[in-house]
Amino acid sequence: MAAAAAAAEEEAANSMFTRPKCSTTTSPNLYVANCGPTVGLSLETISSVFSAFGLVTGVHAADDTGARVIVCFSDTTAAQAAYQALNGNPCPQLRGRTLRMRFSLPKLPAKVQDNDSLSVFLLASELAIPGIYLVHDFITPEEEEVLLAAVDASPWKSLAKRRVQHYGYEFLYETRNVDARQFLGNLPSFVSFVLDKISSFPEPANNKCRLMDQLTVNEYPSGVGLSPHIDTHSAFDELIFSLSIAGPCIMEFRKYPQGTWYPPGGTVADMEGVNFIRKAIYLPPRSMLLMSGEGRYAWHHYIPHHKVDVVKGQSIKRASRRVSFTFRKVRRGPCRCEFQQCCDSQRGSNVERSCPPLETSQ
Ligand SMILES: O=C(O)CCC(=O)C(=O)O
Ligand SMILES: [Fe+2]
Repeated sequence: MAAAAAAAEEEAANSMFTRPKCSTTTSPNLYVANCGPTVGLSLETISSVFSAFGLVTGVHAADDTGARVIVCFSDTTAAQAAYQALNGNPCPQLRGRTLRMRFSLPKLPAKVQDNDSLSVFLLASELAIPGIYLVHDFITPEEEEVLLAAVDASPWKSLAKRRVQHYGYEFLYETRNVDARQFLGNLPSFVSFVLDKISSFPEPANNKCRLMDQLTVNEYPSGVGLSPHIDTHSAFDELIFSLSIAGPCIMEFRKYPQGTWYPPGGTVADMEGVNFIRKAIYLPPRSMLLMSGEGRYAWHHYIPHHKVDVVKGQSIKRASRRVSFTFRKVRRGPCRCEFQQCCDSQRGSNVERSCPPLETSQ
């Protein structure tokens, strides 16, 4: 399994830049966190503020959160000056935000991934990951239309590459968690019939709590995916339901060997050479995926950034958009799962340690 090639592909899909191996390396490019369109700072504004230090040749989204950018200067001296002046200090010209910065290097061209080596299954029983279930035709085409009309009548929040809506509790991309004290209100009535169906979902054991109180709606344009991640254990209870509508995609699951852990502040590039098990499943519109147990706690899930997915030898074009409804239950108290290697509650809550790489964030 070509772990390095896969890692290169997902990084390339999100950013053309990567963290230097050595923390003292400087470069003309700065990775700037806490800065970007989702925190009210346009790329033009950022460019003009950084221009005070030298010629800015480009400002790019660093990932799909919209809150981290790469500022490229024509030379290293200008980048160093900007770093000295702005790193860690509130910046009045940028709405007083405190920027977190480091130098960033252009990535080598990504290797072409051998997609053929990855079988995409149609059924969860073929995927055979404990705790992963898929129900086809969970809702009817008419119900799908109702859900689409409802979310299209509600305000979207734009991230760098996709749009989102949050209900119940806002999902905070910076910390990959929620503020459990900030209840936004009950889930909207247009999802009541989905919640009813969830309560009679065939698997897993019926005694697990299914009272979902957080909903994230994601809208992915064709070709846009989602970086590999495990939903933060301390943020959400075990069961995660994700309903696909409007268009299909494939979802890949990855399991790293026992003992693998993201190094503090590490990136996917740091993980190159670490082999992982890789399996994928096709998610057709109107299907409901349940992630529970090992599949929820110990496997990363990932939507490749493809315009076409190859499923059982057949090319399936992504639709102009896929919309997903992810239902979760906010966790009260620490996670006590048996997958400690992946559990931020049990390994410490340092975001840099417990999360996938900053530049390929969820
Ligand atoms: O779009 C999906 O089906 C998955 C979304 C997801 O993994 C998440 O919001 O954490
Ligand atoms: Fe997720």
